[in-house]
Amino acid sequence: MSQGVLETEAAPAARMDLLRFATAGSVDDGKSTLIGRLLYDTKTIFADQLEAVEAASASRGDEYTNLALLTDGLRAEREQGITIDVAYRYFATPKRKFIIADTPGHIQYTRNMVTGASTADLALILVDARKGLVEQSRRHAFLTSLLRVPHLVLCINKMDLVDWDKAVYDKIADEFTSFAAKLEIGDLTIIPVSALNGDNIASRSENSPWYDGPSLLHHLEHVHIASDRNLVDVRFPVQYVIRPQSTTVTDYRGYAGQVASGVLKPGDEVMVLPSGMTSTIAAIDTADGPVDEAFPPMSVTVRLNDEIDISRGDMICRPHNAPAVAQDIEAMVCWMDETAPLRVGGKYAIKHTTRSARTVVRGLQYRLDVNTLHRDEQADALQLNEIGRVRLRTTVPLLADEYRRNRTTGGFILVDESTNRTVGAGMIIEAQ
Ligand SMILES: Nc1nc2c(ncn2[C@@H]2O[C@H](COP(=O)(O)OP(=O)(O)OP(=O)(O)O)[C@@H](O)[C@H]2O)c(=O)[nH]1
Repeated sequence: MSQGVLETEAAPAARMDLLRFATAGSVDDGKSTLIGRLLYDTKTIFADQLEAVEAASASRGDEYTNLALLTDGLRAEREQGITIDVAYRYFATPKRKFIIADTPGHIQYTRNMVTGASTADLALILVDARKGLVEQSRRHAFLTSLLRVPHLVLCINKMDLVDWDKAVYDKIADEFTSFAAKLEIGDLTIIPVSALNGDNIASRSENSPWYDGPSLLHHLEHVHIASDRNLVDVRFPVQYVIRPQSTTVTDYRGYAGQVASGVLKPGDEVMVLPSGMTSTIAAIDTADGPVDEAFPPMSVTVRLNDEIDISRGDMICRPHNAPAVAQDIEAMVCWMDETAPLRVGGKYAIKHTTRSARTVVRGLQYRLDVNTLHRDEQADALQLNEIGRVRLRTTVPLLADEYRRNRTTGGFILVDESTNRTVGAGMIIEAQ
């Protein structure tokens, strides 16, 4: 990494104040209660909502204010009239803003977790201390690693029901740590909590003197995410071309989009794909005026010093650091369609950054059992929620990176052209 890159890293870090996290747990592990507790302890819920929850808890004969009712109530509100796979909730503390991707429903579909976690900085997996790790905990951990979520937190919940027994915590923590070691999980934190009573949620609890780690909220506030962003590889997928208008006096021509990775500055030499033409950046404009640099996830308009033919779906990068221009794609695909499975020979629309193309499934190398990690090489289809390694051929080249290096330019979705439904989510392993 060059000195220049190190210098530019400081700027994004200073402005980074948003953490996206996804929650996962099996039924009744206490996910709703935990989210309700976070909202309550950070004073995100309004007095009238709290009164309604208190009244509802009392009428159910609950001994405590049932914070799960709050989460479920918000969920119901959002679900009205539409099928929603993932509900997003917001809260903030003086340190950071948070977006929680909460996957509702009693069955934790892989599809939902893939949707919720694909853009997450952190995944929070819950287990019930009495039950320990279950099949779903392993599946959630695997998906976290597949989706390259940089940080993972395991909350061992309901510690009050096992008398805050350190031995129970240690056993689950050891088991999970050795399972996680087989996966590529960058950063793992394990926290004993009682979501119901608020222990180790917003502050450290006296009930766990043997635990010397952070409370959940403290960890969420301080976990270091600035360096998770790829600031090395410049990738700017062009979303709109702003052309000179005959009705205006200026001949402004710019390329609008969101920076996927890397840092762009006026004066930088750039290359445009797929044409391979080069130019230099004349200026970078934003809604608030010109800026000296642009980095993810900024939305900007880039102007170049040369007139080059650029269209939506093209990519601005650096001459010596370019993505593959590829029509043959190897990828892990999670199938999300309940009506028909993925099969070899199937044709779909593919959406990759700002580029759309059509694709055919050339091969299915194996289907992966997400619980055992076993590879079934005899499989000839992927059903709903199944994951497999797939070979695709696209009609036009994609400007693609490996997902492990770049979650934006390495990810794609498959769309059924007749219904326009998203039927699959993919993570590129190799593009050529
Ligand atoms: N004793 C104790 N009970 C808890 C704790 N956390 C949750 N519970 C209880 O466990 C039950 C399930 O909690 P929920 O929050 O509804 O579980 P969930 O995982 O969100 O379930 P769904 O989202 O509906 O699938 C409720 O009765 C909670 O009150 C805890 O830390 N201690």
